[in-house]
Amino acid sequence: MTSVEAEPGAAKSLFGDRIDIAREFTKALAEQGEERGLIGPLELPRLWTRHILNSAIAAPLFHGSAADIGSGAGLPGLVLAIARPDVKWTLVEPMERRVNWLNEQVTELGLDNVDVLRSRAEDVRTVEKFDFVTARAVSALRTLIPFTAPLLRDGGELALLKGMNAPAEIGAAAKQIKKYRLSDVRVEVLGEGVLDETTRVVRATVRG
Ligand SMILES: C[S@@+](CC[C@H](N)C(=O)[O-])C[C@H]1O[C@@H](n2cnc3c(N)ncnc32)[C@H](O)[C@@H]1O
Repeated sequence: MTSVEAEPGAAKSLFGDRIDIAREFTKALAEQGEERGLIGPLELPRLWTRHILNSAIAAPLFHGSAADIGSGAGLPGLVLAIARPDVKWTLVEPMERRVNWLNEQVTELGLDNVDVLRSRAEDVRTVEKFDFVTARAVSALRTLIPFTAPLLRDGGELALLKGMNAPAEIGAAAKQIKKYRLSDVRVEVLGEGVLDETTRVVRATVRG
């Protein structure tokens, strides 16, 4: 069973006075996630440390409006929306049962800074483009860029949560980086000295 008491210092600094909301979300996901096909059984013991805290560590990167593409169980988007109530979040997810889960959680947790959009990223048509787009465990960078970069305003930023092979993914995406006018492409390691496991974020800015 997952422990929402692990790494208490880091958790408190990431969520502040919203830590109880983060714990409530984690408990709901731990209780229902496997049955509803949201999270694999092997992930349950490390739900808090590997999934919740490793999503929340990116919270300081965002401001204004942000979209999470392929939000699934709410990682990282719902966790970031808990940690950053001052940011307007749009969670984009095509699968109905995952969208139902996300909508339920938004209501249960009383989050008023989240819209859930049932859509594939490439079909999203919003009036206003986003300041930030994030995604986690959706696809390799070279396939992710073509459906995330067009959702950004000029000067907007990608902040994509990636694994250890982030530098190699950047190398393999050279064509897409050029085509979608991404600049300042870099990998940032978050959580060093704070979390047991660090998080890698590929960041880039879109120039019109
Ligand atoms: C492996 S899951 C990852 C979910 C979550 N981001 C996480 O880290 O646990 C990939 C998610 O991306 C969604 N997805 C796949 N293709 C997509 C697309 N074209 N646009 C938006 N979401 C997509 C899937 O429905 C699924 O929920």
